[in-house]
Amino acid sequence: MIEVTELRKTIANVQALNGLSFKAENGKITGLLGPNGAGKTTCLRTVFGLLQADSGEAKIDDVNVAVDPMSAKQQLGLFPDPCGLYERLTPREYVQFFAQLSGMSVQDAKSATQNVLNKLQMNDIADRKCQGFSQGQRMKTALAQAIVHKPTNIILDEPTRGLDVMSTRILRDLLLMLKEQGHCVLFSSHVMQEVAALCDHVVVMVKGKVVAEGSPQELCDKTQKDSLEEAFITLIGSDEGLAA
Ligand SMILES: Nc1ncnc2c1ncn2[C@@H]1O[C@H](COP(=O)(O)OP(=O)(O)OP(=O)(O)O)[C@@H](O)[C@H]1O
Repeated sequence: MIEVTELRKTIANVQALNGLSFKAENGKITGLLGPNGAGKTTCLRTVFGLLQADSGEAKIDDVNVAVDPMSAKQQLGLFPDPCGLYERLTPREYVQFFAQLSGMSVQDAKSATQNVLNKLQMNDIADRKCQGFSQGQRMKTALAQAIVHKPTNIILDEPTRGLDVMSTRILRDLLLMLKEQGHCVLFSSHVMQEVAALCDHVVVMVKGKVVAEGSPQELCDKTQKDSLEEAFITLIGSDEGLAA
C-alpha cells in the first residue's frame, strides 16, 4: 500500500504539492489524474524518494520513505522510461543487473530474472539485444526491471505517453495482471480513456491537492455526469490539460 499524508513541496517558488493526501491499496489500480502542472510527477518522485517533501509523509507498506528509504524501496518498483533501456544488453542481462542492484546475490538475481521473464512471456526475446526492440518489447523489458525484486507496489508516471495502440494494450494487460496478483499499482495520467479503462480508484488532483477521489462511477455520480470526461472537467473546473 502507498499512503501519502499532507505532502507539501515548493519547487522554484511553485507550490507543486499543497497538502496532498491519498491511499493506493493493494490489489487495486489507482490513477492520479490531473491537468498539466497539477503535481502528479512531483508526487510520484516524492513517493520514490527522488524528491524530499517540505512537510508531510509518504509511506510504502507503512515504511516512511524519508526515514527508511532502503526498506521502503525494497517494496517499490518504478517503471522506467522504456526509451532509456541499455541498448547493448539483452533483457536477461538488463533485468538481472537491476536485480543485483536491489541487493540480490548473483544466483538469486538469475532465478528472479528467469521468473519475471516467464511471467511476462518474454522468453522469445530474452537473449536478444534491446537495440531495435519494438515499443511493446521495450515496455515489457522496462516492466520486468521494475518488478524483478517482487515489490508489492509499482508506480508509473504517464506510462502510455507516446505509445501506439498495441503497446498501450500490452501495458494495460500487464497492469491488470499485476493487480490480479495483488499488487498495488499507482500511475499518473491525463488520458481519460486510460484512467476509465484501468482504474479502480481515481485521485483527481489540481494545484497540488486532491479535489475528489473514488471509482470512475462514483465520480460520475458525484458530479451527476454521464461520462468520466464530463465528470473530471466539472471537478477540475476547466478542460485545460486533459486528453480524451
Ligand atoms: N524542477 C522544477 N523547476 C521549476 N518548477 C517545477 C519543477 N518541477 C516541477 N515544477 C512545477 O511544479 C508544478 C507541478 O509539476 P509536475 O511536473 O509535478 O506536474 P504534472 O501534474 O506531472 O504535470 P504534467 O501533466 O504536465 O506532466 C508545475 O507547476 C511545475 O512547473
